[in-house]
Amino acid sequence: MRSSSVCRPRTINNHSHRKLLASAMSSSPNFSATSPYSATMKRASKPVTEANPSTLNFDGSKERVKKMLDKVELSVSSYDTAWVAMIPSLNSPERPCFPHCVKWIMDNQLSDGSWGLSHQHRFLVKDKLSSTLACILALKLWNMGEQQINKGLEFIESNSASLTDANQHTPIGFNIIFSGMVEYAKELNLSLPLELRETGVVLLKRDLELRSGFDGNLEGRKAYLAYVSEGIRKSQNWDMIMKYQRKNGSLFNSPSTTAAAFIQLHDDRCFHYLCSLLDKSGNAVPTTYPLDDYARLCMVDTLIRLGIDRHFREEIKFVLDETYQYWLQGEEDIFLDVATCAMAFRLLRANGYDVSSDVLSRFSEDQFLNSYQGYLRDTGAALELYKASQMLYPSELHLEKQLSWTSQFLEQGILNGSNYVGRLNQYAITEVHDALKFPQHADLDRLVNRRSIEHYNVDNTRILKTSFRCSSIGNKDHLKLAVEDFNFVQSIQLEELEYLGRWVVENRLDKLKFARQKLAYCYFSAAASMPAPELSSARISWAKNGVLTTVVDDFFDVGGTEEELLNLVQLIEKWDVDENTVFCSKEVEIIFHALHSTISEIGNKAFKCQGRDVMSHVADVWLDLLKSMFQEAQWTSKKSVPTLVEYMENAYVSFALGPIVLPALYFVGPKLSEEVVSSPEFHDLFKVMSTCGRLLNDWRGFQRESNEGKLNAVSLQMIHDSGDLTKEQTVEKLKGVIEQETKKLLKMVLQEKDSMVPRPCKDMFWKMIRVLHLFYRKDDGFTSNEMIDVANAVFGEPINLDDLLV
Ligand SMILES: C=C1CC[C@@H]2C(C)(C)CCC[C@@]2(C)[C@@H]1CC/C(C)=C/COP(=O)(O)OP(=O)(O)O
Repeated sequence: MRSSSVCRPRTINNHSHRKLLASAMSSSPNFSATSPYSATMKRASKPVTEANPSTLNFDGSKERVKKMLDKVELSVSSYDTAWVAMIPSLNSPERPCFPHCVKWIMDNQLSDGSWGLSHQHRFLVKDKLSSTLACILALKLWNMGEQQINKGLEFIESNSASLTDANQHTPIGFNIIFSGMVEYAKELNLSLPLELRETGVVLLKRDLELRSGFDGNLEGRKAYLAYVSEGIRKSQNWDMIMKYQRKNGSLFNSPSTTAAAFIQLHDDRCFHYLCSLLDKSGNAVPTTYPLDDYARLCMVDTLIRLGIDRHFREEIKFVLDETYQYWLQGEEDIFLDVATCAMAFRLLRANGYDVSSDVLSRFSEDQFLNSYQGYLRDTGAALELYKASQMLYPSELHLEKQLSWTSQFLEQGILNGSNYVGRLNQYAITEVHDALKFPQHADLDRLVNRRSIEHYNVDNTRILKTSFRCSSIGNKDHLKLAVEDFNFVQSIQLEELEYLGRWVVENRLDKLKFARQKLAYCYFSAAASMPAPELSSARISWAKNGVLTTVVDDFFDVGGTEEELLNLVQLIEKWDVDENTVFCSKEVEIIFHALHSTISEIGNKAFKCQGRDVMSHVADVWLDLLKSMFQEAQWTSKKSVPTLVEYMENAYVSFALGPIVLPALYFVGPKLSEEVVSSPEFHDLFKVMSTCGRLLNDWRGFQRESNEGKLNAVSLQMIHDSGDLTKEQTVEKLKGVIEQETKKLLKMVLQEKDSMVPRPCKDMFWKMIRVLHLFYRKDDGFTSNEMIDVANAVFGEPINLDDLLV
């Protein structure tokens, strides 16, 4: 595979990154444009280069990734192949049933005498010992490969210290299985070069494990002991373990358990599973099969998290369509595995498939703890449940409970050292940290992308009873594509930010001394939420309107007199102005011109994509905002106190999300008819989103606004409750409403039934909710400078692939 260089931003070096962000944050932007209006106005209003994603040179990675989605490739397992090789022929039990597996073992010993994955992790020596011993047993059983056996025994001898090394990763069931194999070796008259002390430790641990109680986890322990049956051998209750047989004939999709069961019971369906597996995989088997559903869902999830899913839309749709079919058919491979089931639920629900969360009610805390995964205290499974439970709709109480117990379980796991079944710990712990720190409703796509890229584990080794690799999980191609794409998108976004800086200056918005200069935040919220290059116009519209609403908000809050405010409202209402128009101040003139030109520009651009005139809608959205702000200013100046209901009816509009979100919807792709835009559904989406934003702002701004004598939902709620509740209780009450509204919006966005607003447009409402939760996470992040570091993840240094591969 040729390595390709990191795609650097086209125009801006690292130093300029910092300068650009700093100037966009500062109160007097230091952008390149000079004089306001006239000539330069034309340059600024020229849209930035529309990006063409196909100019990226992905160096064949894209094709390889597509293939991986189509075909899941699993590494072969010497350990499992050895157990299959140990099956005697039914007709002549002195010969192997699958001689080609024995031959495979003979041919696949590694140069150091061991069997197992090549290039293995240094903490997986126990795993190597286990695979090597299993292969030696298979050869000894059929009296073959004396030379290989001796070399294998040498490997065991020189690595036996690892058996007692606490730093070594312990494969699932290792103590039971290894001890069982040591006993089997004795029966085969094979003397193992192991010190008594070393085998003693393993045997002791095995005995403790077998004798220990089930600690309230009877079902989980039973399943675990059934899974490691090959290590229990004669003491196993073989008939009992057949209750775990799956429709495909296997036990736990595990070739080794299935082989061990077949040796004892000669069950036809076990035989059929093994034969059909060998038909597909040749002379050796993987350690778990099939893994397609899980692996493909993992890959879809990874592509989304890395921010490269837009290059694989068709393939992802195919995987999700198929998963949905399996979901409807009750497919075992989805429903019997907690992680697969939770991930399928999350990805299907997120992508508009109608899936009921009832399925997850099987994984209540009690049930989980009494399951196989619970017995192993499997962090990975709990993490998937935790992520799935964040997709909750209002009144899905079991998901709410699930969210609460899984987060506690994961936090405890971090404190006590998690057991991330199947994964090597250091990578997994970061994933749990990230998931707990960044709940999905307060996280933005681009932040997820950067974090996922920086924490991406290219080593795709996983471990069950033995280690394995899966081509679709943990892959350099994914990372390479993601880094190139991230830097490519960043270079486009930095150009857009520069362009917006010029636009601010040319519109003389920097001359309005009363106004907060928040271009970087406004653009950041757009860039981090909708990074796809083709959404440039949506980002620009969102950011410009964000800047303008901030200016107008400050004008109404502190900068303008009543006469000026009224003048501005009337001018926008009148719309057509000429050179004789009288502005009652320089400020009104600047604001009016900026609004007029921006609304006109957006209207003209939108006409091209929508094929109809939407200018008046955009102007109306602005007028609604101005009127609501005027109303608030009136309440303040007249010192009148509206009821909470009156306040909220106005305040959701005055929170200013109308001009930011609604015009941008015209640029995300689908046609939005007049009928859709004036539908109750459209209005509800806006109202729920804005109510949430308003309450978040009022909660976080309560102290400041009280000091300024401004009305606020918190103070009005306290008045409304006749002083029965303290400030803290009132805030708790409002937080409850915010949570509820957030869930409500998620449901409205995801549910396709009875919905006429196209999904890409509904997504924009959800994107804004995530921005709001992020900005108001600790305090009023929009007013404070707390968010600079967060913005840096998007606009700061590009990512260097080489740094990630060291
Ligand atoms: C309108 C705003 C500009 C865009 C901004 C982003 C960047 C999306 C981040 C979240 C906040 C926000 C939506 C921001 C909201 C600030 C704003 C003008 C609130 C209006 O309500 P008001 O009570 O007047 O607030 P304040 O007194 O100005 O704090």
